[in-house]
Amino acid sequence: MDKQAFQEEPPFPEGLNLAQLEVIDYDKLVNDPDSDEARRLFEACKHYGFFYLKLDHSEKGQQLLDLVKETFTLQKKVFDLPSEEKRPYDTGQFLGYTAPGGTVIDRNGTRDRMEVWNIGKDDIMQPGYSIPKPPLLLDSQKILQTFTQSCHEVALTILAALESLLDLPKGTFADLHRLSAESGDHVRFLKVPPQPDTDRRTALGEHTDFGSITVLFNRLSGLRVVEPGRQYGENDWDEWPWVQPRPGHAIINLGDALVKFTNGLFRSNVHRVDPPLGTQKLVDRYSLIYFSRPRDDVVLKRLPGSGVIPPLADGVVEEELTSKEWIERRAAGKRHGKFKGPEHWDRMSGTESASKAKASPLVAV
Ligand SMILES: O=C(O)CCC(=O)C(=O)O
Ligand SMILES: [Fe+2]
Repeated sequence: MDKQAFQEEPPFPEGLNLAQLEVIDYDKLVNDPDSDEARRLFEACKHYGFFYLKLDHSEKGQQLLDLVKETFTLQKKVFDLPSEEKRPYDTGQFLGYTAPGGTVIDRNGTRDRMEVWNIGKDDIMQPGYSIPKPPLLLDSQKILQTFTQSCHEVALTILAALESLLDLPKGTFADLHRLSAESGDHVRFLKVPPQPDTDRRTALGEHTDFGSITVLFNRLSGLRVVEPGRQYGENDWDEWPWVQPRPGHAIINLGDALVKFTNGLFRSNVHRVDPPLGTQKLVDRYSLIYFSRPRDDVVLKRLPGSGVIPPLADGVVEEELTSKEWIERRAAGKRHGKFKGPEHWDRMSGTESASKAKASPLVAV
Protein backbone atom coordinates (compact mmCIF):
# COMPACT_ATOMS: atom_id res chain seq x y z
CA MET A 1 0.00 0.00 0.00
CA ASP A 2 1.33 3.44 -0.95
CA LYS A 3 1.75 5.22 2.37
CA GLN A 4 1.68 8.62 0.68
CA ALA A 5 -1.79 8.08 -0.83
CA PHE A 6 -5.23 8.56 0.69
CA GLN A 7 -6.86 5.21 -0.04
CA GLU A 8 -10.38 6.58 -0.31
CA GLU A 9 -9.45 9.39 -2.79
CA PRO A 10 -8.41 9.41 -6.46
CA PRO A 11 -4.58 9.48 -6.73
CA PHE A 12 -2.63 12.73 -6.46
CA PRO A 13 -1.77 13.86 -10.01
CA GLU A 14 1.75 13.09 -11.23
CA GLY A 15 4.31 15.52 -12.57
CA LEU A 16 3.36 18.57 -10.53
CA ASN A 17 5.94 20.95 -9.15
CA LEU A 18 5.65 20.19 -5.43
CA ALA A 19 6.46 22.51 -2.54
CA GLN A 20 9.36 20.97 -0.63
CA LEU A 21 8.07 21.42 2.89
CA GLU A 22 9.83 20.24 6.03
CA VAL A 23 8.25 17.43 8.07
CA ILE A 24 8.12 18.19 11.79
CA ASP A 25 7.40 15.46 14.31
CA TYR A 26 4.62 16.44 16.74
CA ASP A 27 5.66 13.83 19.29
CA LYS A 28 9.18 15.23 19.51
CA LEU A 29 7.85 18.77 20.03
CA VAL A 30 5.50 17.58 22.76
CA ASN A 31 8.20 15.66 24.59
CA ASP A 32 11.04 18.13 24.21
CA PRO A 33 10.29 21.68 23.12
CA ASP A 34 14.06 22.41 23.19
CA SER A 35 15.06 19.61 20.80
CA ASP A 36 16.67 19.78 17.34
CA GLU A 37 13.14 19.26 16.04
CA ALA A 38 12.20 22.63 17.54
CA ARG A 39 15.17 24.20 15.77
CA ARG A 40 14.05 22.69 12.45
CA LEU A 41 10.57 24.03 13.13
CA PHE A 42 12.01 27.49 13.79
CA GLU A 43 13.90 27.45 10.47
CA ALA A 44 10.79 26.24 8.59
CA CYS A 45 8.82 29.16 10.05
CA LYS A 46 11.43 31.64 8.82
CA HIS A 47 11.72 30.06 5.38
CA TYR A 48 8.46 28.66 3.91
CA GLY A 49 6.06 29.46 6.75
CA PHE A 50 4.40 26.14 5.86
CA PHE A 51 5.32 22.64 7.02
CA TYR A 52 3.90 19.14 7.54
CA LEU A 53 3.24 18.05 11.11
CA LYS A 54 3.62 14.30 11.51
CA LEU A 55 0.84 13.06 13.78
CA ASP A 56 0.45 9.36 13.09
CA HIS A 57 2.99 7.80 15.39
CA SER A 58 1.97 9.29 18.71
CA GLU A 59 -1.13 8.59 20.74
CA LYS A 60 -2.07 12.27 20.94
CA GLY A 61 -1.56 12.71 17.21
CA GLN A 62 -3.52 9.57 16.36
CA GLN A 63 -6.42 10.76 18.52
CA LEU A 64 -6.50 13.98 16.51
CA LEU A 65 -6.41 12.06 13.22
CA ASP A 66 -9.39 9.94 14.37
CA LEU A 67 -11.28 13.12 15.21
CA VAL A 68 -10.40 14.59 11.82
CA LYS A 69 -11.92 11.55 10.13
CA GLU A 70 -15.11 11.95 12.14
CA THR A 71 -15.27 15.70 11.48
CA PHE A 72 -14.77 15.18 7.72
CA THR A 73 -17.84 12.93 7.78
CA LEU A 74 -19.75 15.60 9.69
CA GLN A 75 -18.81 18.38 7.26
CA LYS A 76 -19.85 16.27 4.28
CA LYS A 77 -23.27 15.74 5.89
CA VAL A 78 -23.56 19.46 6.64
CA PHE A 79 -22.78 20.50 3.06
CA ASP A 80 -25.10 17.75 1.76
CA LEU A 81 -28.07 19.50 3.41
CA PRO A 82 -30.42 20.98 0.81
CA SER A 83 -29.59 24.61 -0.12
CA GLU A 84 -32.81 25.90 1.44
CA GLU A 85 -31.79 24.43 4.79
CA LYS A 86 -28.35 26.05 4.64
CA ARG A 87 -29.35 29.46 3.27
CA PRO A 88 -30.90 30.89 6.50
CA TYR A 89 -27.45 30.60 8.11
CA ASP A 90 -25.85 32.74 5.39
CA THR A 91 -26.27 36.15 7.02
CA GLY A 92 -23.40 37.95 5.31
CA GLN A 93 -21.23 37.65 8.42
CA PHE A 94 -17.81 36.02 8.63
CA LEU A 95 -19.04 33.33 11.03
CA GLY A 96 -21.75 30.97 9.81
CA TYR A 97 -22.47 29.68 6.33
CA THR A 98 -21.30 31.22 3.04
CA ALA A 99 -22.95 29.87 -0.10
CA PRO A 100 -20.84 29.35 -3.27
CA GLY A 101 -19.84 32.68 -4.82
CA GLY A 102 -20.49 34.52 -1.55
CA THR A 103 -17.04 36.12 -1.35
CA VAL A 104 -14.70 37.88 -3.76
CA ILE A 105 -11.26 36.39 -4.31
CA ASP A 106 -9.31 39.23 -5.92
CA ARG A 107 -9.19 43.00 -6.38
CA ASN A 108 -11.35 42.75 -9.51
CA GLY A 109 -14.23 41.32 -7.51
CA THR A 110 -14.10 37.79 -9.03
CA ARG A 111 -16.42 35.44 -7.13
CA ASP A 112 -15.15 32.36 -5.30
CA ARG A 113 -15.93 28.75 -6.27
CA MET A 114 -16.38 27.26 -2.83
CA GLU A 115 -18.80 26.71 0.02
CA VAL A 116 -17.76 27.60 3.57
CA TRP A 117 -18.97 27.15 7.12
CA ASN A 118 -16.97 29.08 9.74
CA ILE A 119 -17.73 28.03 13.33
CA GLY A 120 -16.28 30.30 16.01
CA LYS A 121 -14.28 28.83 18.86
CA ASP A 122 -16.19 30.91 21.42
CA ASP A 123 -19.43 29.63 19.95
CA ILE A 124 -18.14 26.07 20.24
CA MET A 125 -16.66 26.34 23.72
CA GLN A 126 -19.03 28.76 25.50
CA PRO A 127 -22.65 27.61 25.65
CA GLY A 128 -24.04 31.18 25.92
CA TYR A 129 -22.80 32.21 22.47
CA SER A 130 -24.99 30.07 20.24
CA ILE A 131 -24.80 31.58 16.78
CA PRO A 132 -27.75 30.00 14.91
CA LYS A 133 -26.85 26.60 13.48
CA PRO A 134 -28.74 23.69 11.92
CA PRO A 135 -29.62 20.76 14.23
CA LEU A 136 -26.83 18.68 12.69
CA LEU A 137 -24.21 21.13 14.01
CA LEU A 138 -26.00 21.75 17.31
CA ASP A 139 -25.94 18.00 17.91
CA SER A 140 -22.23 17.89 17.10
CA GLN A 141 -21.09 20.32 19.79
CA LYS A 142 -19.07 17.64 21.59
CA ILE A 143 -16.98 16.59 18.59
CA LEU A 144 -16.42 20.25 17.63
CA GLN A 145 -15.24 20.97 21.18
CA THR A 146 -12.83 18.06 21.18
CA PHE A 147 -11.51 19.02 17.75
CA THR A 148 -11.06 22.63 18.88
CA GLN A 149 -9.23 21.63 22.07
CA SER A 150 -6.99 19.25 20.20
CA CYS A 151 -6.03 21.74 17.46
CA HIS A 152 -5.56 24.50 20.00
CA GLU A 153 -3.16 22.22 21.84
CA VAL A 154 -1.25 21.63 18.58
CA ALA A 155 -0.98 25.39 18.09
CA LEU A 156 0.22 25.96 21.68
CA THR A 157 2.80 23.16 21.36
CA ILE A 158 4.24 24.76 18.23
CA LEU A 159 4.15 28.21 19.82
CA ALA A 160 5.88 26.96 23.00
CA ALA A 161 8.75 25.55 20.93
CA LEU A 162 9.06 28.79 18.96
CA GLU A 163 8.88 30.93 22.09
CA SER A 164 11.86 29.26 23.61
CA LEU A 165 13.96 29.87 20.46
CA LEU A 166 12.72 33.45 20.26
CA ASP A 167 14.07 33.88 23.77
CA LEU A 168 10.70 35.08 25.05
CA PRO A 169 9.59 34.53 28.66
CA LYS A 170 8.01 31.09 29.10
CA GLY A 171 4.23 31.23 28.79
CA THR A 172 4.14 34.36 26.60
CA PHE A 173 2.29 32.69 23.73
CA ALA A 174 0.07 30.59 26.01
CA ASP A 175 -1.17 33.81 27.58
CA LEU A 176 -1.71 35.50 24.21
CA HIS A 177 -3.74 32.47 23.00
CA ARG A 178 -5.82 31.44 26.01
CA LEU A 179 -8.56 29.01 25.00
CA SER A 180 -10.96 30.52 27.56
CA ALA A 181 -10.46 34.14 26.39
CA GLU A 182 -12.56 35.62 23.60
CA SER A 183 -10.76 35.36 20.28
CA GLY A 184 -11.29 34.99 16.56
CA ASP A 185 -10.20 31.33 16.50
CA HIS A 186 -12.50 29.24 14.38
CA VAL A 187 -13.09 25.92 12.71
CA ARG A 188 -13.67 26.04 8.94
CA PHE A 189 -15.44 23.52 6.77
CA LEU A 190 -14.54 24.18 3.14
CA LYS A 191 -15.91 22.46 0.06
CA VAL A 192 -14.72 23.05 -3.49
CA PRO A 193 -17.08 21.28 -5.93
CA PRO A 194 -15.87 19.97 -9.33
CA GLN A 195 -15.72 22.59 -12.08
CA PRO A 196 -16.50 22.12 -15.80
CA ASP A 197 -13.41 21.66 -18.01
CA THR A 198 -14.42 24.71 -20.04
CA ASP A 199 -14.53 27.04 -17.07
CA ARG A 200 -12.01 26.18 -14.38
CA ARG A 201 -10.94 28.90 -11.98
CA THR A 202 -9.19 29.47 -8.68
CA ALA A 203 -11.64 28.57 -5.92
CA LEU A 204 -10.09 30.57 -3.06
CA GLY A 205 -7.91 33.48 -4.08
CA GLU A 206 -4.39 34.25 -2.91
CA HIS A 207 -4.19 35.36 0.69
CA THR A 208 -2.29 35.08 3.93
CA ASP A 209 -4.11 33.77 7.01
CA PHE A 210 -4.95 36.43 9.58
CA GLY A 211 -3.99 34.77 12.83
CA SER A 212 -1.17 32.75 14.43
CA ILE A 213 -1.11 29.03 13.54
CA THR A 214 -3.39 27.36 10.99
CA VAL A 215 -3.93 23.60 11.33
CA LEU A 216 -5.13 22.29 7.97
CA PHE A 217 -6.36 18.88 6.83
CA ASN A 218 -7.11 18.33 3.15
CA ARG A 219 -6.77 15.27 0.91
CA LEU A 220 -6.68 16.40 -2.69
CA SER A 221 -4.57 18.65 -4.89
CA GLY A 222 -5.48 22.34 -5.03
CA LEU A 223 -3.42 24.15 -2.42
CA ARG A 224 -0.62 26.24 -3.93
CA VAL A 225 2.00 28.36 -2.21
CA VAL A 226 4.63 30.90 -3.10
CA GLU A 227 8.19 29.59 -3.17
CA PRO A 228 10.36 31.64 -0.82
CA GLY A 229 12.33 34.29 -2.65
CA ARG A 230 10.74 33.61 -6.01
CA GLN A 231 9.29 36.69 -7.69
CA TYR A 232 6.24 35.80 -9.78
CA GLY A 233 5.05 37.91 -12.67
CA GLU A 234 1.43 38.00 -13.88
CA ASN A 235 2.19 35.21 -16.35
CA ASP A 236 3.79 32.94 -13.75
CA TRP A 237 0.49 32.42 -11.99
CA ASP A 238 0.64 28.74 -12.87
CA GLU A 239 4.14 28.23 -11.51
CA TRP A 240 3.29 28.33 -7.83
CA PRO A 241 4.25 24.96 -6.28
CA TRP A 242 1.49 22.57 -5.19
CA VAL A 243 1.23 21.18 -1.67
CA GLN A 244 0.68 17.43 -1.68
CA PRO A 245 -1.36 16.38 1.37
CA ARG A 246 0.15 13.46 3.32
CA PRO A 247 -1.88 10.85 5.18
CA GLY A 248 -1.17 10.99 8.91
CA HIS A 249 -0.01 14.61 8.77
CA ALA A 250 -1.49 18.07 9.21
CA ILE A 251 -0.37 20.95 7.03
CA ILE A 252 0.57 23.87 9.24
CA ASN A 253 1.05 27.46 8.20
CA LEU A 254 1.75 30.70 10.01
CA GLY A 255 -0.50 33.74 9.85
CA ASP A 256 -0.06 37.50 9.99
CA ALA A 257 -0.09 37.76 13.79
CA LEU A 258 3.20 35.87 14.02
CA VAL A 259 4.76 38.11 11.39
CA LYS A 260 3.76 41.12 13.45
CA PHE A 261 4.87 39.62 16.79
CA THR A 262 8.28 38.77 15.31
CA ASN A 263 8.68 41.93 13.21
CA GLY A 264 8.87 39.88 10.02
CA LEU A 265 11.24 37.15 11.23
CA PHE A 266 8.57 34.52 10.50
CA ARG A 267 6.73 34.20 7.24
CA SER A 268 3.00 34.06 6.60
CA ASN A 269 3.10 32.48 3.16
CA VAL A 270 0.70 33.60 0.45
CA HIS A 271 -1.42 30.66 -0.75
CA ARG A 272 -4.50 29.93 -2.83
CA VAL A 273 -6.72 26.99 -3.75
CA ASP A 274 -7.08 25.96 -7.41
CA PRO A 275 -9.46 23.23 -8.60
CA PRO A 276 -7.85 19.78 -8.24
CA LEU A 277 -6.16 18.16 -11.26
CA GLY A 278 -6.15 14.68 -12.85
CA THR A 279 -8.98 12.37 -11.83
CA GLN A 280 -9.25 14.38 -8.60
CA LYS A 281 -11.01 17.08 -10.59
CA LEU A 282 -14.13 14.88 -10.71
CA VAL A 283 -14.78 14.79 -6.97
CA ASP A 284 -15.64 17.28 -4.23
CA ARG A 285 -12.61 18.70 -2.44
CA TYR A 286 -13.03 19.16 1.31
CA SER A 287 -10.73 20.81 3.84
CA LEU A 288 -11.06 20.98 7.56
CA ILE A 289 -9.20 23.82 9.22
CA TYR A 290 -8.55 25.27 12.66
CA PHE A 291 -7.38 28.88 12.74
CA SER A 292 -5.75 29.88 16.01
CA ARG A 293 -5.57 33.59 16.71
CA PRO A 294 -4.44 35.82 19.56
CA ARG A 295 -7.02 36.96 22.13
CA ASP A 296 -9.32 39.67 20.78
CA ASP A 297 -7.70 42.37 22.96
CA VAL A 298 -4.07 41.65 22.02
CA VAL A 299 -2.39 44.46 20.08
CA LEU A 300 -0.52 42.99 17.12
CA LYS A 301 2.95 44.49 17.52
CA ARG A 302 6.53 43.35 17.88
CA LEU A 303 6.82 41.44 21.15
CA PRO A 304 9.14 43.06 23.71
CA GLY A 305 11.86 41.26 25.65
CA SER A 306 13.50 39.19 22.90
CA GLY A 307 17.03 39.60 21.62
CA VAL A 308 16.21 37.31 18.68
CA ILE A 309 13.30 39.30 17.19
CA PRO A 310 14.75 42.02 14.95
CA PRO A 311 14.33 45.56 16.27
CA LEU A 312 12.06 48.00 14.47
CA ALA A 313 13.82 49.99 11.78
CA ASP A 314 14.58 53.63 12.68
CA GLY A 315 11.49 55.78 12.50
CA VAL A 316 9.02 52.89 12.17
CA VAL A 317 5.94 53.33 14.36
CA GLU A 318 3.68 50.28 14.51
CA GLU A 319 -0.09 50.68 14.22
CA GLU A 320 -2.15 50.01 17.35
CA LEU A 321 -4.53 47.38 16.05
CA THR A 322 -5.96 44.63 18.21
CA SER A 323 -6.34 41.11 16.92
CA LYS A 324 -10.11 41.63 16.72
CA GLU A 325 -9.70 44.85 14.71
CA TRP A 326 -7.18 43.18 12.42
CA ILE A 327 -9.56 40.31 11.61
CA GLU A 328 -12.44 42.73 11.06
CA ARG A 329 -10.35 44.82 8.70
CA ARG A 330 -9.12 41.81 6.75
CA ALA A 331 -12.50 40.09 6.49
CA ALA A 332 -14.69 43.19 6.19
CA GLY A 333 -15.26 43.63 2.50
CA LYS A 334 -14.65 40.12 1.20
CA ARG A 335 -18.35 39.26 1.22
CA HIS A 336 -19.69 39.81 -2.25
CA GLY A 337 -22.28 42.42 -1.18
CA LYS A 338 -19.73 44.49 0.77
CA PHE A 339 -16.91 44.64 -1.78
CA LYS A 340 -16.27 48.21 -2.90
CA GLY A 341 -13.61 47.92 -5.58
CA PRO A 342 -9.84 47.43 -6.00
CA GLU A 343 -8.68 50.18 -3.60
CA HIS A 344 -10.94 48.81 -0.92
CA TRP A 345 -9.45 45.37 -1.55
CA ASP A 346 -5.93 46.73 -1.10
CA ARG A 347 -6.87 48.23 2.26
CA MET A 348 -7.93 44.77 3.45
CA SER A 349 -4.55 43.23 2.70
CA GLY A 350 -2.32 41.72 5.42
CA THR A 351 1.33 40.76 5.19
CA GLU A 352 1.22 39.60 1.55
CA SER A 353 3.83 41.93 0.16
CA ALA A 354 6.30 41.12 2.95
CA SER A 355 5.63 37.44 2.37
CA LYS A 356 6.35 37.67 -1.33
CA ALA A 357 9.37 39.91 -1.00
CA LYS A 358 11.33 38.12 1.66
CA ALA A 359 13.41 35.00 1.41
CA SER A 360 15.26 33.63 4.34
CA PRO A 361 17.29 30.60 3.17
CA LEU A 362 16.46 27.27 4.80
CA VAL A 363 19.16 26.64 7.39
CA ALA A 364 19.90 22.94 7.98
CA VAL A 365 19.88 21.90 11.65
O1 LIG B 1 -8.18 24.18 1.47
C1 LIG B 1 -6.99 24.42 1.58
O2 LIG B 1 -6.12 23.60 1.25
C2 LIG B 1 -6.54 25.76 2.13
C3 LIG B 1 -7.66 26.65 2.59
C4 LIG B 1 -7.20 28.00 3.04
O3 LIG B 1 -6.13 28.47 2.72
C5 LIG B 1 -8.06 28.81 3.93
O4 LIG B 1 -9.22 28.43 4.14
O5 LIG B 1 -7.58 29.84 4.45
FE1 LIG C 1 -5.56 30.10 4.05
